[in-house]
Amino acid sequence: MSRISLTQYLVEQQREHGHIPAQLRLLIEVVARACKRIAISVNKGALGEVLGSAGSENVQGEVQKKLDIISNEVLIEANEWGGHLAAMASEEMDSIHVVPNRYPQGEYLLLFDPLDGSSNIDVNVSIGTIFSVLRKVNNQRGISEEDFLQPGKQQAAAGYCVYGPQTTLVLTVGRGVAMFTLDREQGSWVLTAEDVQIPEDTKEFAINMSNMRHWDDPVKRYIDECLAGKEGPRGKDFNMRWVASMVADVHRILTRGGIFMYPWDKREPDKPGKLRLMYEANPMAFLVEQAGGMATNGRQRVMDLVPSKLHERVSVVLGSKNEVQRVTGYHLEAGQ
Ligand SMILES: O=P(O)(O)OC[C@H]1O[C@](O)(COP(=O)(O)O)[C@@H](O)[C@@H]1O
Ligand SMILES: [Mg+2]
Ligand SMILES: [Mg+2]
Repeated sequence: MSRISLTQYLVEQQREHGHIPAQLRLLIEVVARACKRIAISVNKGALGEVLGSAGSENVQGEVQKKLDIISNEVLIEANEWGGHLAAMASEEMDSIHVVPNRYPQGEYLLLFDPLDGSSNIDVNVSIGTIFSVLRKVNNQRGISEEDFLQPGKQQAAAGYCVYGPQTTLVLTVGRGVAMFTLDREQGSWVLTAEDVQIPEDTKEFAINMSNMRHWDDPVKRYIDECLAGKEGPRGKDFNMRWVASMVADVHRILTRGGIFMYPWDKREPDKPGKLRLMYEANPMAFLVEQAGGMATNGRQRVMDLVPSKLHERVSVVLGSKNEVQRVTGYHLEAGQ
């Protein structure tokens, strides 16, 4: 079997199909290289200085793990001098990082959750890196945070790398979804799945059930109906999975279908949700839609939302189309 590398795949997307410009191809290659370096740190575990807390907090008041900071640095350092970017934004940084003048400037903006699933680092469960690429729209002035506040439908590319039993990079440039598995001996990303499709129906849901008492009625109704199984209105038994790393939960859904929800809840009513629109929801929504699935905040398509701030939070319902439609319908019926 002939093996297609990430580079070959991207060159084909650029030269033969004209789907992406050279600058975007090179940018994605730099991100993929950074993910390889992060994978090496992840794999060191207790043998390296990578486990445990860093003793600091990010802008969202979350305690940072050492690996959150290491991954953030790896991504900044790798991308800074690549010449494809104007600026970067990260879950772990208060404000945007403009590419310094001493480096060549590019026309793209890169956003990332450098390490997703931080609570799973020390317990050796799958974690990942999520990224999103936007174009710099305004070229008349210097770069500012405002340039990043674009709806997800304007993403030029998005993807994630999951550091699990296998290290897998999942990518979309707006022409379907492709998966690449890291061949550690060769040090290369090998194309292992193309035209990924999420089944429209599913019998598997992912939600943090411990928050049940705080949910809104439409979410409660949907989960209650799933739990009622064969004897209930759905007439079938459902299974539940919750890894607590969005990358791993979404990876399962891209692989075998399912629905993932992190809804608004009553604990902090002013907070739209736990997950971040720009670093988590948008890139995952782009991938899921490209694989034939659907992603909403319970009412609207995630990728239509216009962010008003960089670290904006959002409620997320994504995965198999018919289930996401059902949950969204329940919200709309309830007038919420
Ligand atoms: O702790 P909970 O409620 O299970 O939340 C898990 C969710 O939080 C996240 O870990 C947030 O990501 P970070 O680790 O990047 O903060 C998601 O990946 C995951 O879906
Ligand atoms: Mg995250
Ligand atoms: Mg994170």
